[in-house]
Amino acid sequence: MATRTETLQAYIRSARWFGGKGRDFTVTDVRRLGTVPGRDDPPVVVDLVELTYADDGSTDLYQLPLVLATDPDGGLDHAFVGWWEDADHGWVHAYDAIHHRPSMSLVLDAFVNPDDSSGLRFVRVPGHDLDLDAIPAPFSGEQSNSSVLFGEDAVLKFFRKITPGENPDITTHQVLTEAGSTHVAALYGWVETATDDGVPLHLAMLQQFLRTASDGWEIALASVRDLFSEGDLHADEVGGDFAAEAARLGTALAEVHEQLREAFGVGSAVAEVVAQQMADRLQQAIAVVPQLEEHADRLRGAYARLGGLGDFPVQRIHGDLHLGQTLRTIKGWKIVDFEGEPAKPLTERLLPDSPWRDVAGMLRSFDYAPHAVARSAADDDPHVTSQREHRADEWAARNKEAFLTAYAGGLNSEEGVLVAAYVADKAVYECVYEARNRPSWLQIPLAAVARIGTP
Ligand SMILES: Nc1ncnc2c1ncn2[C@@H]1O[C@H](COP(=O)(O)OP(=O)(O)O)[C@@H](O)[C@H]1O
Ligand SMILES: O=P(O)(O)O[C@H]1O[C@H](CO)[C@@H](O[C@H]2O[C@H](CO)[C@@H](O)[C@H](O)[C@H]2O)[C@H](O)[C@H]1O
Repeated sequence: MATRTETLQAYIRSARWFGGKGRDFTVTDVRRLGTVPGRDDPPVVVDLVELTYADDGSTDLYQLPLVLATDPDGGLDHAFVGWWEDADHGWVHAYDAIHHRPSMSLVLDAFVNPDDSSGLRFVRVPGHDLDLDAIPAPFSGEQSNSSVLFGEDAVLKFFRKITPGENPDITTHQVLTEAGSTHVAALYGWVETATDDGVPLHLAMLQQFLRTASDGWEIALASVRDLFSEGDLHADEVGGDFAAEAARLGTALAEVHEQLREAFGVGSAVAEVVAQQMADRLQQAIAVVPQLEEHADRLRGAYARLGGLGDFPVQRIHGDLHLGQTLRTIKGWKIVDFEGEPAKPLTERLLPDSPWRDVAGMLRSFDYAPHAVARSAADDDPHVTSQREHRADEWAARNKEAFLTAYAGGLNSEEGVLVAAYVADKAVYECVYEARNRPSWLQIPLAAVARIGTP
């Protein structure tokens, strides 16, 4: 029979939220963080699993909310984690609690009836009456974390990979909620505990469910499809033109950045240091995507121009902004997921950064959307393909322009240099991301890299 360690290894390796895909690891520690208060049978526990990677000996921590049942539950087969002897509860059938409605209702209830002796601290932000009767349902999207919807009232996101210290998704939402931002889902609360040294471990975030939301990426794709179906028309002539939405997104981002500046303050970065970091990142990226080598000089040129700027302002930002992090509701655009780039260590994600990084993320997304549709709609007729590529560029240019104008008006020369460097840095990041996660999409950021610095 497999041990608990072997069972957990196999489970985590196949979980879609596991970020270390393809890397060999062993489970080197399992620690009980606490038990959700309010019910003992079956208990809902939160375990923290430490993984140690074989390649470099580094470790990661992953959170497992588990319901420990005495008997097997056939209705939960899809969420079965394993069968083992638990130190506190004896022989148990462990299931991922995210998929167990009564367990998720218990978690919601704990926000209203907290009990800190459970080892878990349920913190509630005043101003919203939670609907405790709402039916919980796991969110079905492809995610790096695990979210549960409570009817149309709230969303609870369990962070899977846990890094000791403040989670910017929670703290940024907290500040924007307190500032009355209309561009984020309001924060309703969070779950936390602490390490033995008193460092916080942020485990989950409860926030407003955005009822009427449509994903910005999907809306953009629909607009591009509309354009492609009208071969003779330009982007501004078809019904699905996205430019007015792109402009609203620019305005929304400017307002969010302004509120973040007011709440977290503004610092300053030394351009030379940032330029060197980008150059280092390029060097590491070339090791993963050797095709970047032929564009390296032009990329370095963009970083060198940035390096010549002296100091520039930095602040709390989103950090990984793209169309898939935006939601269109009847009350305007909302921005979600302020966790920053998933691959970066938390300490780096918390550092103030240039708002132009977020702008660059959106500009890259306006390039991705039409080229993603173009590649999925490749045609045998080379004229059709080249016509679509032309239209794709036109769509990207039109929406970038609308977004940028609404965000900043015209760009001065320093801003132009900043945007160009951050766009280059993001495209390099994307090449690595695609090579690791969606190799068939690698051509999209590579083509963008090939255009950088060319007249
Ligand atoms: N408050 C919300 N209301 C409705 N849908 C949301 C909300 N927050 C996120 N979503 C949807 O869930 C998806 C995943 O959320 P996200 O915060 O990006 O999770 P992850 O950190 O797992 O990537 C988003 O792309 C969005 O479509
Ligand atoms: O949403 P995440 O925080 O997990 O971000 C990662 O995955 C994104 C893909 O889902 C990736 O975004 C890239 O692809 C998008 C289209 O799927 C495109 O709109 C973005 O512009 C492009 O960067 C993101 O980079 C990565 O961090």
